[in-house]
Amino acid sequence: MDPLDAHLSGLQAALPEFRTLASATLPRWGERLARHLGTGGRLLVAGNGGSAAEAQHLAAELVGRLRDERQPLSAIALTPDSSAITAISNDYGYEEVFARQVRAHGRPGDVLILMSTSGRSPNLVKAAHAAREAGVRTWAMTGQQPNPLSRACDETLACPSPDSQVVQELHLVSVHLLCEYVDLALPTVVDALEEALAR
Ligand SMILES: O=C(CO)[C@@H](O)[C@H](O)[C@H](O)[C@H](O)COP(=O)(O)O
Repeated sequence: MDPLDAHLSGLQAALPEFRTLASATLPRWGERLARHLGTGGRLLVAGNGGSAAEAQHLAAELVGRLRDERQPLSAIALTPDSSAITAISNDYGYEEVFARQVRAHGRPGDVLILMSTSGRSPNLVKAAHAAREAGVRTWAMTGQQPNPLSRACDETLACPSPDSQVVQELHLVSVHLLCEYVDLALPTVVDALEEALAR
């Protein structure tokens, strides 16, 4: 089959189930994230390769903005600091590269999003364990379940495709939707906070 037809067929095949899973997950995550980030909390996010780019994309949308003007929100991608990444990998091994940053930056109640097509990257599984020890909530975006990352995290959005490229594309859709749901819930959070402070 032509690559265009094959790729779009794979994407199309995954969409109905993705819609069901995403609608059960992303509005809830967006609302919780708005409550946490809107009251001074922090999001950490990580992934390898293409998912590292998506982790940075998510952080950029939150620190900057998705569409409409709003306050900057605290989101840190654990992937772009080459000095930290090379030092931690060199001194502790690549499997520790995100776990150590989670221990450094994560505070109880924070959220860590881990993005993986296979759900099998050991450095992400270790980051999930470090987060749990630090009281940080863990959400995974993966490909098909079952997978070890999903088992290590509090909640998972498992994108239903056997093709890792399709999974990455659905992760990017999820990143944008998550930001849309954050933006939707944020005004209510900010109003409630201002009301409480005025009392
Ligand atoms: O972007 C791609 C493939 O589309 C690759 O760079 C891919 O992200 C890398 O092989 C990653 O190491 C895969 O890790 P993961 O998604 O299985 O956790």
